[in-house]
Amino acid sequence: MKTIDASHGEGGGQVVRTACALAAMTGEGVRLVNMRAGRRPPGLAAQHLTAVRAVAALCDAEVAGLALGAREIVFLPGRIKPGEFRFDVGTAGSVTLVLQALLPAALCAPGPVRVTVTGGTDVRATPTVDYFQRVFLPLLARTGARASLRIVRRGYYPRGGGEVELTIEPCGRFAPLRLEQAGALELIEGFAYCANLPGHIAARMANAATARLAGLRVRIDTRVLGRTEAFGPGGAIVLAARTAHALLGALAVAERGVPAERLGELAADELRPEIESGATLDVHAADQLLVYLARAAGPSVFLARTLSLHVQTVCWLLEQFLPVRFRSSAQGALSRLEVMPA
Ligand SMILES: Nc1ncnc2c1ncn2[C@@H]1O[C@H](COP(=O)(O)OP(=O)(O)OP(=O)(O)O)[C@@H](O)[C@H]1O
Repeated sequence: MKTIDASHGEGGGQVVRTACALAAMTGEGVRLVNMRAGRRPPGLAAQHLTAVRAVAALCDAEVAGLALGAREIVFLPGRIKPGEFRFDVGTAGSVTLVLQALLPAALCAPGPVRVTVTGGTDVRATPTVDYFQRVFLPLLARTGARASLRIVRRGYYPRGGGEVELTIEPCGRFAPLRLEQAGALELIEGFAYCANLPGHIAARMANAATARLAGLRVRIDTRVLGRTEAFGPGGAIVLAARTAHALLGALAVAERGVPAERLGELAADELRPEIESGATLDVHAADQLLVYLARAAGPSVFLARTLSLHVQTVCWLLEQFLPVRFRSSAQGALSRLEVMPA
């Protein structure tokens, strides 16, 4: 069993989620110490606890020390099994981060997995469900992984209560991604949504994003998503830029006191430098895809505006579990990362 100092690098929840996913995938037990040591409050919050429980249920793991606020756990995985699972974060903690923990292992199950997660669907500083569905999953599909997300109900702070259902097909080995250049910009799509707020909020977000990106001289196709049942007021906008070879995402989540127009502009201002830099993965997709690329059938490569601390930390963690090497270099103003599984 290995011991991982979960305060290394970025030192947040992602180290915990990824370490449990890797333990499940490799069958090797892990002791995680100093979990979220630098966060206030430190230790596991509801979202992290649910994520660990979800991976544990999927692989029949024994987990010692698992509790709210825990700073140390021991995770002893069993076999990954297919089937239907249901988890409830219990707060507005992000459902997609629970899926982030579960999905790498679920794709290694010997049969289909269907998982229902209840919690927050559009949470700041996390992938919103629309980013997950329209940016992350399509990128993951390029590795041959097949998973589809159904948004049953949206849920917002403080109650959460949103529900999503992820269906995952078994996947042999992941295909590598060779994202050497973005190529010409072809289309920008936008998806705006709001719940239990005046309907014009979503339209204003979408219109402001469109106006902000007009100078790029490309077709911009933004739309307001149909309303589903939702707990609490909230909303978000996701933008997805398609180039010949890349798909780049950006988002903004509604916040009390921030005008709808400003949210559309914030998302546009996130997306624009991704497009103009020539990146082939946006800064967030980069850290989210690494675990799959590290297990791919050959070397992968991508260009990112910057290798975030999340990326650097996940690379370090992957090296603790897998026979994989990483090589980073500068390509103009971009960072190029090669992922080389043994
Ligand atoms: N704007 C965004 N768009 C897409 N993904 C995002 C965005 N912001 C953050 N993420 C993703 O959300 C994840 C956040 O992980 P992180 O460990 O920081 O969160 P956490 O579990 O809430 O932990 P902590 O509270 O300890 O920081 C990362 O995978 C990151 O790429």
